[in-house]
Amino acid sequence: MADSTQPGTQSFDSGFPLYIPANKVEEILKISELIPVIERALGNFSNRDNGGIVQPVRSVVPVAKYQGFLGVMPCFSAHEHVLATKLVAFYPTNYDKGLPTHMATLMVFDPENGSLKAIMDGEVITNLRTAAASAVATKYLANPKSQVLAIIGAGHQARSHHQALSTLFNFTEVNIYSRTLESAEKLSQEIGSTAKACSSVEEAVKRADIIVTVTFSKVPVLFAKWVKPGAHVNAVGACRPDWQEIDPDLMRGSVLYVDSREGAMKESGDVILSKAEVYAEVGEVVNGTKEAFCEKTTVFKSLGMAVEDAVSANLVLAKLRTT
Ligand SMILES: NC(=O)C1=CN([C@@H]2O[C@H](COP(=O)(O)OP(=O)(O)OC[C@H]3O[C@@H](n4cnc5c(N)ncnc54)[C@H](O)[C@@H]3O)[C@@H](O)[C@H]2O)C=CC1
Ligand SMILES: O=C([O-])C1=[NH+]CCC1
Repeated sequence: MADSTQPGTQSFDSGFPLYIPANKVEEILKISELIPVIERALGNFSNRDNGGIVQPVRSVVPVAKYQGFLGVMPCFSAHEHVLATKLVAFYPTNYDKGLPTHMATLMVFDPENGSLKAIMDGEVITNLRTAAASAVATKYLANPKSQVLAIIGAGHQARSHHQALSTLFNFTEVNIYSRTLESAEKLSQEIGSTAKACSSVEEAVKRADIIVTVTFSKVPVLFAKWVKPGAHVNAVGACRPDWQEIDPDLMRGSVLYVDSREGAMKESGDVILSKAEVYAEVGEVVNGTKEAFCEKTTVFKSLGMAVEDAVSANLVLAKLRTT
């Protein structure tokens, strides 16, 4: 039974919106439960009019004076009966100031009358649902016998991606490269004996079956010449039309999957600047309407979608109701 004296656990009938802080979201949201929910959401999204999802491409306000951005991400999912919006501020330069680079809040409304039901932390959800989306892509697009994982970047997404992908694969080797050897070593120690901090991207990726790029770089960090044929890449950073994380030759030379075609054409420098052709949305692969070329080199360009946040928030509320 929920304890109404604790923040994040007020009664659903109190008339006030629930407030659910990060520690509560973290306690409730389990990656293994989230992955199938995100898989369903990606499929529904790619069903377009039949999928019951209304989701405009994210609006982003650049705060050029402070090198930051504010993203607004609303979504209604008829199948999940959820109406929500995420507000996410991302300030890449905060990393070097020791401040969080992403600050996010979710508001969940009653779809029947528009009243505000809950306000919850969006940072944990952003970390987990992004990794869950990559896990869905990787499940379909990577060699099922994958054993070697490379992670480029050593922040929040690096950690959540290792957590999510480890639910699907038994990695014998996890190679980490980051801008500082210190941050790669810290993550490597957290992961344990299978992990190794590498001193170059090439060293980290050359044996990798699965590669995750989760940096704030604005220029390519992962080059085609280092990538093993048949590897799968989750390209998760570079969410602005003039930012890149992946070498254009790798973008053009791989089978390219995205979360949303509209989002990729508006926001992804990796897609726009390379002029690589998008083969499919991952949701189309989930729906069985497009092929999963797991024997070829594949790239999943992820930008993040509001529906992923909405269904994650819905899962948090559903689990809160039953505890
Ligand atoms: N596709 C999606 O749905 C989402 C994508 N992201 C993106 O994922 C990336 C990582 O996010 P977090 O792990 O939350 O950030 P974080 O701040 O926790 O970690 C950032 C990492 O990038 C590295 N880095 C920073 N500047 C760099 C540069 N110029 N070159 C190379 N590495 C650099 C840092 O050393 C750190 O390892 C960001 O680009 C972020 O915008 C984040 C949330 C959702
Ligand atoms: O989907 C998301 O929340 C974000 N994508 C890039 C920065 C934040």
